[in-house]
Amino acid sequence: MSFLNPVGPVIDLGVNIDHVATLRNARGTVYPDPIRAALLAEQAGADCITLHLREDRRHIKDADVLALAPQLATRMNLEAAVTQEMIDFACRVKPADVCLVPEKRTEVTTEGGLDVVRYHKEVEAAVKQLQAEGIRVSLFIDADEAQIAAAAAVGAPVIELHTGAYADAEGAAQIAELERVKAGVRWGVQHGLKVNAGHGLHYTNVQAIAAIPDIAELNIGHAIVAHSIFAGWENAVREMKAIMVATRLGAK
Ligand SMILES: CC(=O)[C@@H](O)[C@H](O)COP(=O)(O)O
Ligand SMILES: NCC(=O)COP(=O)(O)O
Repeated sequence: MSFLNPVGPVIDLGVNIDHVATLRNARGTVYPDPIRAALLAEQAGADCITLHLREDRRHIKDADVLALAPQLATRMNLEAAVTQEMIDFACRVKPADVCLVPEKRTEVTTEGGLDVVRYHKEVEAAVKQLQAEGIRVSLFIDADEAQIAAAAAVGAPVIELHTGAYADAEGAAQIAELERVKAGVRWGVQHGLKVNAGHGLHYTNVQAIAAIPDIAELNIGHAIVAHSIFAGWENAVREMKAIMVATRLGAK
């Protein structure tokens, strides 16, 4: 729940502004401005602003993060890879939240969750360094019992379940992926974690995820940016938030 949205907490929406920057960078212009998009998104109901500083800087740039940090009325959720460069940068910016994500340089988009089981030591060190600066750490992971247990073991208080497989699937396969997400939420809650979710969610697949009562926040970007071309930016944010809240209240 944010200062601008005192009616919560029902379910929070983190608006991801990465692809506003993608469009800007496509022509090397200064527009559309991701900072303006973030501030307008807050006015339209976003509970936080999510942005992913990729190692290849394909969309968000360091200057975007630095410019946005002091202007937000809600909070920043900075997504970053587990590299020393990214962790040091995040510690300088001190966003409210840092979400640690896996990154492959050649991927079109984030393909899977962070492997916390395999990279236990590295993730634990990153969590410690960020937490020493007062930053809340979230781990972007698959809805897998071992990964969720590892997230709790490294001391992260928050997980974000990767909903990409759910979003990409259809029919029976999608129902199976939804069940996987639901199980992940249960395991997260059992470990005392705040459970968020995101990736690939859009206006007609978000409902089943928003209806899961223990999910605290959904991070959504690409679909909102895409819909804003037809609906306008603030309307696109408002519509998504309204769907999420109506679904959650209806599911209660
Ligand atoms: C981690 C995540 O799901 C988002 O940050 C997403 O990765 C952003 O879009 P791209 O994957 O296209 O950079
Ligand atoms: N962490 C997921 C996110 O921020 C948004 O992903 P998408 O909606 O752009 O796929």
